[in-house]
Amino acid sequence: MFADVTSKGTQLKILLTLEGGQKALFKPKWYEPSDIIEGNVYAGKDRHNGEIISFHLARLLGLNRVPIVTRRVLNLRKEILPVSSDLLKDTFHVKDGNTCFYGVCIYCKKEDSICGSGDMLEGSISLWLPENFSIKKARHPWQRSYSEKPASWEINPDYCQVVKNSKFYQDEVRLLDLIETSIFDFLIDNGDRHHYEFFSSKDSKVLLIDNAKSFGNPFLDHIDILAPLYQCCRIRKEFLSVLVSLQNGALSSWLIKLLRIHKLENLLHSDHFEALDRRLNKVLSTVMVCFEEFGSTSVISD
Ligand SMILES: Nc1ncnc2c1ncn2[C@@H]1O[C@H](COP(=O)(O)OP(=O)(O)OP(=O)(O)O)[C@@H](O)[C@H]1O
Ligand SMILES: [Mn+2]
Repeated sequence: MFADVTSKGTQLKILLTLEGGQKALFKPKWYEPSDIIEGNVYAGKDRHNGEIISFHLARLLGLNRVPIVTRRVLNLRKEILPVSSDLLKDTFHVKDGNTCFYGVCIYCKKEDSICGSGDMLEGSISLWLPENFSIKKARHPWQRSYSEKPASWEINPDYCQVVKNSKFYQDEVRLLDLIETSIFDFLIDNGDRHHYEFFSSKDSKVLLIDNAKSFGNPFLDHIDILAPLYQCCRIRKEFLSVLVSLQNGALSSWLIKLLRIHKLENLLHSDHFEALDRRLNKVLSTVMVCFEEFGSTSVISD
């Protein structure tokens, strides 16, 4: 095994190369499931539990486009340090008897070290997609401005038309993918999908990579994450029927069943399970508003 930093992304992560050459991405646990993240929609550090739960939620919704993720507890001193690159190794230190490191990344600094409990550190681990799959990255058209200045989609109610007019979105398939993505992101409360990935092949779906800025505050719903849905008023028929079948509490109860199989149900606080059901209702209400305005046949994509 080999452990290294990665220049991809801005958050602290470890890129592992396992025996046999398979890569995997480790994101450390910064929070307890009961922690509530205050601030703007992209505030705080990564939520390793959000990364894991999102994988299973996506499966439940039939959006099988998240690289496989699970929970792992690593022994930093015995498993990681001996196989670390110099860059990563140089950031290791001991604080109050716990093994800590801060890695190399935009937001990586010693004051922001992550520490194990002793040597043991929990995190999420994602299976790295095969290197021979060429992955492309695109700017999300509903990207946030990350500043005081509002983004175009925030001030232009006809923004969907602007997107549709651009060459890249002439074919509605990609746009329908982004609308599904926005519903997924609204459910998990991820307001940080600034870019998205897809395979270079022409018919590739939008991939759902990086779901860690999720499940921040279970008592808040950021309705603007749904802008692609309410500005375009289009949704795939099959996806809508999945959503309808999961209303009235079915979403959380099936998700809990699914998580139990993997002994992961304690990774998410009950307030977040309730938030999922509440947000699903809001998604369906939004679709209803679209129906009233445009008629169901114009809204539903067959
Ligand atoms: N499982 C994976 N397989 C292949 N590539 C991946 C995988 N996970 C992440 N990547 C690549 O690494 C990049 C960084 O990962 P990720 O977005 O999770 O990190 P991040 O630090 O949270 O990034 P950001 O700061 O941009 O949100 C992704 O944009 C993607 O290109
Ligand atoms: Mn991220």
